[in-house]
Amino acid sequence: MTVDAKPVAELPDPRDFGFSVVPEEEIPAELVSLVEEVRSLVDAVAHTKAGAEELTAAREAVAAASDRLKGERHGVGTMIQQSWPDGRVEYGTLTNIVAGPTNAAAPPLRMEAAPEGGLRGEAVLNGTYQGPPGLVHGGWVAALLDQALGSAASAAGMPGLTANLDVNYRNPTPLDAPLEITARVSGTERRKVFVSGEIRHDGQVTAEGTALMVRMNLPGDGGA
Ligand SMILES: CCCCCCCCCC(=O)SCCNC(=O)CCNC(=O)[C@H](O)C(C)(C)COP(=O)(O)OP(=O)(O)OC[C@H]1O[C@@H](n2cnc3c(N)ncnc32)[C@H](O)[C@@H]1OP(=O)(O)O
Repeated sequence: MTVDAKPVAELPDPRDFGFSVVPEEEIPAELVSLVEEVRSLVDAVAHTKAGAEELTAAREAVAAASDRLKGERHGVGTMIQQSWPDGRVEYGTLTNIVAGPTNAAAPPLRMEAAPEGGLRGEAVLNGTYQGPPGLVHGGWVAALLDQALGSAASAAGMPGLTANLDVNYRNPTPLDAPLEITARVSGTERRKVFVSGEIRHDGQVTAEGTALMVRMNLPGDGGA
């Protein structure tokens, strides 16, 4: 395989492309705490057996909370800038459905440099990610892999979009259990970045994914 994709020396700053960027350290601790509480709320609502009176009271409380938050908003497309201990700077969308730190619907998944190369992350998906009884929905298994594979390309200096994603479901992926997600770049060809990754539970592979990421066209790279 030709290895001629050009990693960018420095990831492009989304501000240069007109995006708003929020450095992660500027997200208020109170918002992080609120997001955690809402995750817990979504799970509680999904599984409750409460009666009509409790449900009505809860709905009113949630509606009141929602009203309190209807002020100024971050626009769609707002990016988050995350800095890693190894000095790597990463950009993602603030409300990314898999990894967005302010998205209560995200597990969330965070990927860090793995000692063996590539990236590694952990996530626990609760019962609101259920497909078959007790198991993570296959679409969410694919979403975890897509995010991890995209992050691996980005961390290698080649941020891009998924052109193709293949998932093999080897074993059931359990809910409410620690999952390990690993991903790495396996090859490059022009702007094509080939990535592979796995989800494991208790050391056993539950799903494997491979993807083709097409590196974004950057100013000055001639589109190669
Ligand atoms: C820190 C940040 C972490 C971010 C993680 C994010 C993870 C989430 C990732 C996603 O979910 S991305 C969202 C889902 N993907 C999309 O919405 C992409 C939709 N598709 C597109 O926008 C375009 O088709 C795409 C950008 C993928 C490619 O368009 P381009 O015009 O830039 O590329 P072009 O068509 O010139 O193709 C470049 C090369 O890729 C090849 N290619 C493109 N699409 C392909 C495909 N589908 N299958 C196979 N090969 C493909 C194409 O043949 C060519 O190969 P060669 O170099 O050999 O000529």
